[in-house]
Amino acid sequence: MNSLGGIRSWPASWRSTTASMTTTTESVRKVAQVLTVAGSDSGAGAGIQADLKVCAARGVYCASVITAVTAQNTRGVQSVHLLPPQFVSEQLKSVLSDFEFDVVKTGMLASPEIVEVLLQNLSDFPVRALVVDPVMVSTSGHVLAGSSVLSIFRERLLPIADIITPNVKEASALLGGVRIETVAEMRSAAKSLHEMGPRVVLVKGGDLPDSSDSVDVYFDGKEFHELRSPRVATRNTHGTGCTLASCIAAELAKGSSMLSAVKVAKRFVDNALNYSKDIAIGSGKQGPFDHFLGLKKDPQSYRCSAFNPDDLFLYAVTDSRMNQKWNRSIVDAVKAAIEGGATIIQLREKEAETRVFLEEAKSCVEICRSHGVCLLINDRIDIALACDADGVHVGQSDMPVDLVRSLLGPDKIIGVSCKTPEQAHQAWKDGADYIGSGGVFPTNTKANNRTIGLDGLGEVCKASKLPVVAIGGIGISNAESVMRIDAPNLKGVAVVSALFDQECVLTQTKKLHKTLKESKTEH
Ligand SMILES: Cc1ncc(COP(=O)(O)OP(=O)(O)O)c(N)n1
Ligand SMILES: Cc1ncsc1CCOP(=O)(O)O
Ligand SMILES: [Mg+2]
Repeated sequence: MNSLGGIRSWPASWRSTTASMTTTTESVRKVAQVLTVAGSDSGAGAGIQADLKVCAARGVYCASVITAVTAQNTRGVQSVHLLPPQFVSEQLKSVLSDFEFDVVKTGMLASPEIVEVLLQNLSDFPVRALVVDPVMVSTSGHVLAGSSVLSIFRERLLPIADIITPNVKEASALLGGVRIETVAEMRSAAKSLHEMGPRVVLVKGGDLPDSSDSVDVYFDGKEFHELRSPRVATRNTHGTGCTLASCIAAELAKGSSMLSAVKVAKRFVDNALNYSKDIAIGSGKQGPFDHFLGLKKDPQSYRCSAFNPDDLFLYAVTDSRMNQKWNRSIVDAVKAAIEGGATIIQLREKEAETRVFLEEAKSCVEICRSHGVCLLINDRIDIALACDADGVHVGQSDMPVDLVRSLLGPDKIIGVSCKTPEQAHQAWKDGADYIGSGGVFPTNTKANNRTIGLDGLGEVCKASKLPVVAIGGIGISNAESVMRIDAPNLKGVAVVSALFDQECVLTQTKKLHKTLKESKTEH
């Protein structure tokens, strides 16, 4: 902050420590921390609730001091209850004396007394940066902080802010009611507000009439930047202001420069608006949006249960060369395998072009989902993410399982190839769901692949807590010998040529399914 030692004086070493959240010698992880001082929105689209969600979505810890409680929904604000300044002060003291905040972000500060206690606490407990969102009127038009706060904002809060983020209405109010209806007027307002002392001014043009773009004007005292993005046509805009300011705070807390924090925050809001433009929450005019866009998918696409190891029973692995040879598409191959009784599918398309593979994978996801059969992608984490597959299968020279897990999240299936007990131990530690072990028998499908035999398969099974599927040279003639090995965690066989290097995939899958069923009842 200007007078309290703001981000301009961050030492370089502090920036990099925070930015990467590195591990210190005592193995203590420094986590970027934001404090939001704002009002509660019972509808959770804006205010404290939005701030907490944004920071969580951006990987930053956020503590909250509540200044007011609003009864609010998508129809508007029904009632506001200000908390006593003394109690706001107690909350501030409580967290400021304990945490090491990188950034304080303010939202609804509805009375001069509340601003006063904030200023007092910031002077008792200096923080590195202050983001001021001068909330005055809710998006539904309700006054959240009236003219009584204007003079303390202008004279004491703005001068210590590192950035202020008024919309055009708030900028106009702070400047005594000047007209702001064009980008040129926004620039001039930004300049006048900058003279009040904040290091940077961002005038948000979301409410500007007659503009197909959403234009925000950034001014740091020297340079102007017009930050433009296409306006998103949606009713779900409630909380955009709080979200933008909190996202700026979160990015600053991680060590970003101011301009890059603002650009990231604007992109975050645009993504969230786009992502949730047609969600329906509440019956009013202005709905909230989904802050966790990166984590969320179509709820229909969530697997409804955890990975079921019995799905490994008849594991069909596609092969582009075989499909070409028999003149069939991957989609037709997958359909036939499912119809024949395959219990899980893996797309192993080593030669496919990315764009073609992605389209085929999307079609296969649809087919598999409609049959309740999981679909995994071989090697290609990017394709799995892009088509929202149920998971991936990786080998020892592919991307490491722990990294795959961090990219795919907790609910995707990850299988890993293991030939040795050591690899099997590691697979468990790294968070794999199952092991593919082989080649059990010699195979022409995978070049230079060491055969481990039934003994090698048995050793991997014994060494692991994970379910195992056998692979390599397995077909109708030898599937029973595989299933006969004494290993309760051996759950099935994975096959390529026995199903797909065949004239009729459906017939061969049915036959193999029957053989496996019989071997199961016999043992
Ligand atoms: C079920 C199953 N098990 C093992 C493999 C082999 O994976 P990997 O070792 O990565 O070799 P490629 O398949 O990528 O050639 C598998 N695909 N599926
Ligand atoms: C991918 C793979 N990994 C180990 S063996 C193998 C190939 C299995 O193919 P097939 O079932 O045709 O022997
Ligand atoms: Mg691989």
